[in-house]
Amino acid sequence: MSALQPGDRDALHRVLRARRDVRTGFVDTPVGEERLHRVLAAAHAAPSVGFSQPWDFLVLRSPGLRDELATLAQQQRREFAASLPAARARQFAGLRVEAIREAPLGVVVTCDPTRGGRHVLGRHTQPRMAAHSVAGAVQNLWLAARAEDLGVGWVSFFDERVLARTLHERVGMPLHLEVVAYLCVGHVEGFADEPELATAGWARRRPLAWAVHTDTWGNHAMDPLDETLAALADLDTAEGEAAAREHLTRMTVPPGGLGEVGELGVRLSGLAGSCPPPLPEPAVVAIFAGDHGVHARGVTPWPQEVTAQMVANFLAGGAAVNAFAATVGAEVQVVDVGVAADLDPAAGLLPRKVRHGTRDMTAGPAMTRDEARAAMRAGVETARDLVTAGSRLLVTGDMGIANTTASAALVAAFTGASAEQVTGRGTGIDDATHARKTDVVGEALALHRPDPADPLGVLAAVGGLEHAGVAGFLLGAAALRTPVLLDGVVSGAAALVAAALAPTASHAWIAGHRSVEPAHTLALEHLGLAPALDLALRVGEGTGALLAVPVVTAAARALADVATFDAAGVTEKDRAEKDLATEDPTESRGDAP
Ligand SMILES: O=C(O)c1ccc[n+]([C@@H]2O[C@H](COP(=O)([O-])O)[C@@H](O)[C@H]2O)c1
Ligand SMILES: Cc1cc2nc[nH]c2cc1C
Repeated sequence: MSALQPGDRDALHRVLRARRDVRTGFVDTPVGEERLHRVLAAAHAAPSVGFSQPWDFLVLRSPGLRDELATLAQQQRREFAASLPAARARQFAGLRVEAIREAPLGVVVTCDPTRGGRHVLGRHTQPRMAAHSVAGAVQNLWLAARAEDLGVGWVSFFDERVLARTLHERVGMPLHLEVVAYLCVGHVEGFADEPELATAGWARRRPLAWAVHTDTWGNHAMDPLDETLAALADLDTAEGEAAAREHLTRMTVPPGGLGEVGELGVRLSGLAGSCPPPLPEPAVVAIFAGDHGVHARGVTPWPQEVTAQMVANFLAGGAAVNAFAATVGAEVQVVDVGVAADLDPAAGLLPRKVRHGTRDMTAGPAMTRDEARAAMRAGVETARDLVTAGSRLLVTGDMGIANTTASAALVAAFTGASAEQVTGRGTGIDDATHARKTDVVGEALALHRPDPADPLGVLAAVGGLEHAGVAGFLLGAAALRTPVLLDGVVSGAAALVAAALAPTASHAWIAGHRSVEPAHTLALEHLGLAPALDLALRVGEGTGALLAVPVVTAAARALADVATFDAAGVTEKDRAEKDLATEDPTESRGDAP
């Protein structure tokens, strides 16, 4: 009866792959009644909680009402645009989000939470199942529409209550209904091969393997950290670098005139594998936050609670990092990998806590190897999430009272420098505290004798959860060939760990600035990275790296925009010299006999 035919499976998968969310290219051709009926019948055949079929379909043809709804959507669009960081807002300005006027039909799909009475099987435990069932009906509609060559665009730029009230007033939609979807439906010029948002660079598709966990959470076909390290084994940058070096010689600047900015352009091109490289925007700063057991040793005058309090400040938009991010149009994200306090959920906070702060490194390892790996994985996954969400420049940040102590110990372990050489004044400490902090670093090094050939061991022994998070972030970004700007000493120390695990990853790293912490200078020297700025900052959070965002953007833009000598008709120095050498001296001399 309902047996499938040969070829059905392939046909179904073709339809699934060819389905698009369409917002452009609707045409006037009317949608035939029979065609529309088949599409709505497919929606009506969807599974539903307790077989309650909580949906209704309101088909809107009236251009007047659609015009009114389009105005509501435009208002929401303006509000969303105003909430975006500048670089994102520029990108958003070019995107279509609805085609309410252009599509000949609007189909409003509603959910009646009272459908089926009090005893709907399955809904008594999960009231949201009613709306979820309606979403299933929308998907059926979408696929059936694709099979009928009809485009569908699901518009969510509505305040649900305003939309429901407007539909109540205009067409009598009962007030107890929820609007699950407003769909623009109609014939279209064509269907794109890829989602419009992917083509526009707004977001990228995540590989399926990242989303599949087997038996235990996080058990993917390949561990994200191992997969990242494997991908980095053959990160080749030679081709893009060579193309950029060649292009630099043809640009209308004196040879070598762009100095370190030219070198940055070479790095970006190497990473991209082509010249010019893509513009590195939008940018996002990820502030990895964690606490430190070594705080108990009196290495800083600040109480440990300040870590959580500053995280709240970042999320409220009141910290230096927020001011600097706004200056360069970057987004701010906070990643809790190890704050001692439990943090409430908040927009912009990624809850990835591995443990509530590290242990005191002078009493034993700060973390287990598994904990260090878990925090690194959180960093890899943060990089993956931000890159697939459309960021093209990642920026490191950190927050953790006492983390300059752990940073100093890490830098000593990888560079061989002494406790005296690496220990700085952190947030600003007096001589007595500095002397104690130096002793503490020396004690930890003596206790663990960290072996730089065992980077994970070093990290677990004397590092912090935010160092591990940043290290994973640096590796994850590099594996996705996405540039990362490094902030201060915490990022420098984390980069030493990451470079020891995967030396090629440093192709993706740009030192944003040099902080006043002595260990930071040592780390940058060891990594062979020249800082873009040197402003005597010692805030952390990502502040120094953010200030370098325009330098990185300019490096990429120069390769794309600066005219070549040929194109601009500017005579090259070598050409001028050559011309001079070959010129007949008698010709140019007006006083020739
Ligand atoms: O970025 C730097 O180089 C830097 C230098 C000094 C201090 N910090 C910040 O200050 C905090 C750690 O300082 P301390 O003295 O408690 O170790 C931590 O939240 C860091 O982000 C950061
Ligand atoms: C106030 C304050 C702000 C910070 N930002 C990063 N680390 C910090 C440490 C303190 C103490």
